[in-house]
Amino acid sequence: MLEARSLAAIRGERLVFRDASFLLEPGGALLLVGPNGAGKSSLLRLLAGLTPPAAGELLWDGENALDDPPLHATRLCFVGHLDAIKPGLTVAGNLSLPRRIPPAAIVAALETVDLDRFADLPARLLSSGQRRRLALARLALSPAPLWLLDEPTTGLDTASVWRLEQRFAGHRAKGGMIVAATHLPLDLPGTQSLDLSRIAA
Ligand SMILES: Nc1ncnc2c1ncn2[C@@H]1O[C@H](COP(=O)(O)OP(=O)(O)OP(=O)(O)O)[C@@H](O)[C@H]1O
Repeated sequence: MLEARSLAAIRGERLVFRDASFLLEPGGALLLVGPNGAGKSSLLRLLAGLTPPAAGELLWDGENALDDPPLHATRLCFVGHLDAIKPGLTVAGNLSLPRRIPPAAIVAALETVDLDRFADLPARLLSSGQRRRLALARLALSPAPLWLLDEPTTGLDTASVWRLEQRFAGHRAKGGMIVAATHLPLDLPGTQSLDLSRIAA
């Protein structure tokens, strides 16, 4: 269970939001919404333990989640809005980072985003939507219960959005949790949403 209690974020010198609170149970999903600059990416970074909160607490099963950053990192898979693709590596090679993964697992991960036929192509040749799909293929290789996703559907075609929604449903059915920042509608039944513009500082 992930619980945020009155989190606040400072970026640069500026307080971006304060009093961000939510409770996410296993199988739950939370959409972060709000206009550009409201702080959706900042909150995701904070939930990932990449930047410390200016105030408030983040709890995992009732314990301070950020006390042990390496442990917290094992709980989550973060797909940021910059896809972090290495253009000089092949599509398959990108999934072998930062650790070696068995080839069969890589093919299976690429199948989840319909990129398996491009496995040996240099990643620099992918379209922007295909690059996004490659970044999202990492979800299939991670056992982490918490998925943190920044604009996961940007640039995706309709079929890819549908496939991703199916994967979200499968992850939640196994007790996984999802926090996604988005400007686009996502079909996630029973989802909470947090409007960052309401808690902008
Ligand atoms: N590294 C940084 N240094 C200083 N300010 C930053 C930094 N990163 C973000 N900000 C500022 O923090 C605020 C929140 O940015 P953030 O990226 O979290 O918003 P967002 O809601 O995700 O926006 P968008 O919808 O455009 O992706 C913005 O005003 C932005 O200028």
